[in-house]
Amino acid sequence: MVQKLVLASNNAGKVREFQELLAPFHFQVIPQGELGIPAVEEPHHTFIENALAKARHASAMSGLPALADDSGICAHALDGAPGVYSARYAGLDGDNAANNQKLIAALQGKANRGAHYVCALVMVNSTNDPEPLIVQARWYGQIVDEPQGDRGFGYDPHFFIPELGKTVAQLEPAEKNQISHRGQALRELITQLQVRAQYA
Ligand SMILES: O=P(O)(O)OP(=O)(O)OP(=O)(O)OC[C@H]1O[C@@H](n2cnc3c(O)ncnc32)[C@H](O)[C@@H]1O
Ligand SMILES: [Mg+2]
Repeated sequence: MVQKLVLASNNAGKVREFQELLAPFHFQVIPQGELGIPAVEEPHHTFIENALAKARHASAMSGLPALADDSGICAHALDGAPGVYSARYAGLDGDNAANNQKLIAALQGKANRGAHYVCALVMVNSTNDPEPLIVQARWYGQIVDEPQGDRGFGYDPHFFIPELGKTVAQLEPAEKNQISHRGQALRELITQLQVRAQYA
């Protein structure tokens, strides 16, 4: 049976990646924008809490199960900034060019270029689901001054994976999904769903 699932995100890059990642599974993925569901406030200081707020909101508005992603990039020389504020680091929510520019400026003169992407995923069956599925995963790399590549989204042109010798924006979509913070988190979530289904 195909299960309807609202995707509680308005980020086109995320929506594309989830559609690719969820394609092998039995979900009819409905981005919340298609249902006219607006973005919700993200007032919390942890990725998990923001993801839970997004998932609950989308489920409340749609009456359907919902999946939410709260993610970001954490620079180690900046004590984890921009972190949970990655989307609005430069002020305006979703201004990728300004966010990237601010991150590169903040790292000038810093020797430690280590960073990680983090992705928190929350799936709820209903807005008051007492047992949401919750996972969090990380992807480690380096922040480079010069942008390279035109795939992916957000901070990808500046996020370099030493093992691959490429930025994430230079990876094929399938290659990114196989190793990314989002890909890792989603596979863990699917495993939890499969275990639950086994005992249903
Ligand atoms: O809240 P929604 O509607 O899902 O969309 P958003 O873009 O606001 O998403 P977040 O609040 O989770 O903020 C995530 C930020 O981190 C960036 N980010 C997250 N995952 C990324 C990835 O895989 N590649 C590049 N940037 C990423 C993204 O561009 C945003 O600036
Ligand atoms: Mg957001």
